[in-house]
Amino acid sequence: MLKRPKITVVGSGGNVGAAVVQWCAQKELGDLVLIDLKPNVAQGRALDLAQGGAFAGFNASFTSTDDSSFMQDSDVVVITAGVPRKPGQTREELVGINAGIVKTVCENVKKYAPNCILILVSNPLDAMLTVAQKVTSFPRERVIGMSGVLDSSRFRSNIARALNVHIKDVSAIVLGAHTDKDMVPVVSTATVGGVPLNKLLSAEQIVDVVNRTKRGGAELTELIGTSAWVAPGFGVTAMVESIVLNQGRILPCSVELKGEYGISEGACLCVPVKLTNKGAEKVFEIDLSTEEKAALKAAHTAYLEVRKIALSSV
Ligand SMILES: NC(=O)c1ccc[n+]([C@@H]2O[C@H](COP(=O)([O-])OP(=O)(O)OC[C@H]3O[C@@H](n4cnc5c(N)ncnc54)[C@H](O)[C@@H]3O)[C@@H](O)[C@H]2O)c1
Repeated sequence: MLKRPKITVVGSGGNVGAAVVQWCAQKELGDLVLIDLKPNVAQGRALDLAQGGAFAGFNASFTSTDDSSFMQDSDVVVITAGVPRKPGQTREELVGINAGIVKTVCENVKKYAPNCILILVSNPLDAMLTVAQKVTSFPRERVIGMSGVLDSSRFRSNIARALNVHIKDVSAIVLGAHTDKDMVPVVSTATVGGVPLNKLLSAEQIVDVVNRTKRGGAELTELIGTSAWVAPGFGVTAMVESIVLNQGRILPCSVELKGEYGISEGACLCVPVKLTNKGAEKVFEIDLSTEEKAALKAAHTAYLEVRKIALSSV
């Protein structure tokens, strides 16, 4: 008999986890397991969502618990467990506390779902990926970070707003580190309806769009008082969908680099990858401008600093 994909979200009592569960349920991507230290909250999120199914038109199956063994044999595990940043905080400042949380969760992933594809969301994202790899020993294809999907979505949205055009026609990606300072919005390949971005916006306008993108998460945190969850939830769901439906979408995701872009040392940064039911099946190297190459190098240096702290805390 054909089996529905089993998708576990650890941290699903929280904002991002609940958003992931919501969009995955709406798309009927599989059977959903909600795990959180606060099982009542996860249960409440599941109940609330199940009660919306009648009008939203989905009939998803939920299990909510604080018992990690319920992730047994999951096809995909999403980790959103961890503290979010507060206004004025950087993602990097969360490293000490979230490294410990990610380590604990990954020990359970290794024990109960050793063949799953793991999607990391907790921040600081790229360093958390390294912690997850170290704990699980999964190959790079199966440890993937959600960063570039969200940052690229923000980049596309800012371009669409600056030009007053439909976001669907905007093609633009963000690579590098998932930090305000070291993400790399790639201007050289950005187009709108096939027209290069630099034919549509002035140099000053492009700088403005790039800076707004880099500060996208911080801007939202200042406005809401905690980090965003709607767009992150959409981003994770796009990745889960591409994996469980074997869509083969090429999306910017954080993965371990093995010499691509001249970066080795097991560094995890965001690059374009093909997402299939094997996980990050292929990593693509694209041509970058001189400035973008330098920015990617700086992202690597910044990542190494945070990784050092992350690994020393686990
Ligand atoms: N990668 C990205 O683009 C991106 C975007 C947004 C948020 N984030 C990050 O995602 C994480 C979650 O953000 P949020 O807004 O949902 O936070 P939140 O506080 O709303 O939710 C976090 C949840 O994790 C749970 N939790 C903590 N430790 C756990 C453990 N050991 N096992 C199971 N559950 C545990 C908490 O009980 C809580 O319900 C944060 O680290 C945040 O910085 C990343």
